[in-house]
Amino acid sequence: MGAHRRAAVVATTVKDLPCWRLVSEHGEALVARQGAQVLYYAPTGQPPVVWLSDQAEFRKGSSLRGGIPVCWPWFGQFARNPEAVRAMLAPGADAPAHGFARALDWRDGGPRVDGDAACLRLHLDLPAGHGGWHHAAAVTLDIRLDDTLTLTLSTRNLGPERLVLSQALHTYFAVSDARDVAVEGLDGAAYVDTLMDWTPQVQDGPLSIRGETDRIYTGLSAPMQIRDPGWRRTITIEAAGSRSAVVWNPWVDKSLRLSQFRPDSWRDMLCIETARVWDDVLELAPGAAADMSVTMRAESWGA
Ligand SMILES: O=P(O)(O)OC[C@H]1O[C@@H](O)[C@H](O)[C@@H](O)[C@@H]1O
Repeated sequence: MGAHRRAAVVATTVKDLPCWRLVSEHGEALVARQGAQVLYYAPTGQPPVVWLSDQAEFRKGSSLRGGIPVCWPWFGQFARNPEAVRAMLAPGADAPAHGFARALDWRDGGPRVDGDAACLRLHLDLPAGHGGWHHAAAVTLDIRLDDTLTLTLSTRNLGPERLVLSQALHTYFAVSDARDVAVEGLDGAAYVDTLMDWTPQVQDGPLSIRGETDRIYTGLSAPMQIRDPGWRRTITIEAAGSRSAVVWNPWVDKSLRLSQFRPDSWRDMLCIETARVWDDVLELAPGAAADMSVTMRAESWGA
């Protein structure tokens, strides 16, 4: 039984990708060096909290479908970013969706056990930027597994000019059925509906998934919750250093166009992405650094 399992971080390889398995008495997580992507997280005795597609391809150079891709230094379609973010990239340069960090190998900054927590730090060193993004920056992702899973993404501007970027910890949450869950903590929040021509809207009550959903919520300050009656549990999502979040479910038609995704996998997942996007992009003066973090905690409702 995992009840008194000592915390540990174990290096492993899954198909083409070097990974680490984080274990503790509270749960288990799998993290890939590529993209510093958390691939999976399950608390002891519970269904997964972080979902990974069973079609995920452990291939070098492309992000896996599921887990927690790190979107950096821009989120989503580059052309949809504010002008100040777009100005960071040379005209005509390759601009992959969700930025380049999710497909690069990060440097191992040391696995560590801290009491009952299993911890891993990964670095992305960009002394001269990457591709057409000519900016020096140091990026760190700290992953801590104890009775919660916490990710902290830190960016330091090492260059002589102001840095402006958008970013997200793009968490695919596992749910019993996306149609049955309620997302709480958004009531009254402003959002942009990217499927309704990016028009501004205001959330009324909890969010239920009733079709393809792709929204950017802004001005957030309270934790969000996924209430899941099928698995009789609540996942609490607490963000810091972020006031925006993206909620995404591809539903039926878009699922058919997604890579590494079964046609009906939209029922099994719901992305709630801790972000700095839209009117919440990150601006860093030369030498400055900023953290954005997310903590996820799953609580069963009991018998
Ligand atoms: O397929 P990708 O590049 O991983 O993106 C998945 C989704 O990521 C979400 O964050 C976006 O809001 C969606 O529009 C997008 O489809």
